[in-house]
Amino acid sequence: MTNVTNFSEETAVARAAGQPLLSTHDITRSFGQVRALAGVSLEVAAGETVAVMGPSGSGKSTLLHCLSGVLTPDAGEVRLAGNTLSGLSDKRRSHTRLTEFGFVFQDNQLIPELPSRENVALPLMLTGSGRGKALAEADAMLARLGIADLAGRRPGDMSGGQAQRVAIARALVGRPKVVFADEPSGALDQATGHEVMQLLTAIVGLAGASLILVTHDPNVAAWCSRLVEIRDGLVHSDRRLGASREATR
Ligand SMILES: Nc1ncnc2c1ncn2[C@@H]1O[C@H](COP(=O)(O)OP(=O)(O)OP(=O)(O)O)[C@@H](O)[C@H]1O
Repeated sequence: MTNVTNFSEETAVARAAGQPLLSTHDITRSFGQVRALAGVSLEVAAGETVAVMGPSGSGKSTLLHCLSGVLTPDAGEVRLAGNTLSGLSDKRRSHTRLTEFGFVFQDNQLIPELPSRENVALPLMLTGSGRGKALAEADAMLARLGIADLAGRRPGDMSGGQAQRVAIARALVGRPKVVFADEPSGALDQATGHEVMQLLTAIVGLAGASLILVTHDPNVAAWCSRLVEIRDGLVHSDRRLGASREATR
């Protein structure tokens, strides 16, 4: 079975040095006249779970995209384990995204034509793993999440909750340092959403990864140990969540 408890060497070094794993320093980002981020500085430690909340249009997605290297800031810097992320070429940033990060979206974004095990294996194949090895690791991850029975099912033949569990397997299969989640339970009913959040936070915790999660729902944010509130492109508040459910998982 895949050992998801192993940290990469860099993460372990960052953790030992008390360095943030992922950080932004005074990042700004505009779209035309719209200033989506107006100077955000944030530090996320290895293994930390951070919920990002804020009104619609406040800059949450733009922040998530800058942190994950999907977008580059206009000014300021994003660093991963002490190294610049925002300063990398597009090619190297894409490679870093594939090898160091996992993504969970509201609408799972699985490839409809592929069965679950191939969807889960895809990130590994994209970074050079052979098909057989990638499929074996996908099977192990599906088993780890208790959904081995879904291995042969295509997204259209599963419930929304099942497909989201497969999407979580895909996000974790490459042993990412950071998992980014954008409203991961937003398309699910409350009970299924609860189960999906339980699974996501448990597997992220076992993997020793950090979680950065954008949500409008305080009940979803409560699964994290820290809440960052964004308003008008700035950090409005940043606090520990005392009643984190991490303690009960
Ligand atoms: N690609 C884009 N082109 C033009 N404007 C954009 C683009 N992306 C974001 N914006 C603008 O930047 C601002 C911040 O958007 P962002 O999507 O980051 O907010 P958000 O807090 O995630 O919103 P929501 O909760 O509605 O998803 C908004 O005014 C938005 O219209």
